[in-house]
Amino acid sequence: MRTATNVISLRGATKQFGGLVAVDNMDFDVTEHEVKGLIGPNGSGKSTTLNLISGALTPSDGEIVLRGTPITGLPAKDIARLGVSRTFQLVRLLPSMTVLENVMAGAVFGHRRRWGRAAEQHAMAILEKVGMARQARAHFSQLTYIDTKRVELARALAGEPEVLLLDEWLAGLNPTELQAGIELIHALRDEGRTIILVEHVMDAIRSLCDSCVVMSSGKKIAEGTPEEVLSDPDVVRAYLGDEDA
Ligand SMILES: Nc1ncnc2c1ncn2[C@@H]1O[C@H](COP(=O)(O)OP(=O)(O)OP(=O)(O)O)[C@@H](O)[C@H]1O
Repeated sequence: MRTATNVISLRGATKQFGGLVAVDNMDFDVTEHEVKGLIGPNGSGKSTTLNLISGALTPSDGEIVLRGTPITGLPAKDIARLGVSRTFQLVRLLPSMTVLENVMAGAVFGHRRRWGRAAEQHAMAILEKVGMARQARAHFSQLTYIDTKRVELARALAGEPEVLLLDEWLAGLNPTELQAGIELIHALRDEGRTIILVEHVMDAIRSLCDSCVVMSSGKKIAEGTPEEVLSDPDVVRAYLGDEDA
């Protein structure tokens, strides 16, 4: 029997902010080609968990392993180089650069580095994939909201990451854009990419995720397929009173 290869593993990952334990002893594995959803009520520690994996924050305790290599506490740029790319809740693009230049920056500083012409050709191919090739020479200020999100996704993909972290990538989209956004992530899923996504849009969780980890007050309270976790009484209880319940 073939066993799935772990791309990312968290072992007892913990983050304290003063007296608050924002992430409390988290354990989970993400296997190759898996789309893993990280869900839970507001303030349950999802973004902090992504920040621990990407190196934006250093764990207070525990270990994070990328394909067998401990990455715990490494600087974010080193973790990106080793193969973890992410998008942010609030899009972070460089406004002085064109769409193409922003995506090229992802190719230059990512996992599989490319320079000059090779970076440009690769960036154009990724822009094509996310439906932004025609706006390659545009600046940030000229883009619609969903297009800024597409460009940020392209920047994250341009480094050819081993694992892609999406932090509420679908948040703020109108219903038509949401459909387009879900289709785009579906296409990445169909390419066999390994993805961890933090998301509040349950339709997206149901249609995109192989499995989900549910967090509440920093702790993992459930893990399984979207159907399993969303019918778990503990999960329903954790969400009660939350607008997404
Ligand atoms: N830099 C920080 N300093 C202090 N407390 C923080 C910091 N970042 C997050 N927190 C706190 O840690 C807890 C978890 O926050 P986090 O943003 O990870 O939750 P979340 O599940 O992503 O929430 P949301 O769904 O609202 O984005 C919250 O109580 C939050 O206020």
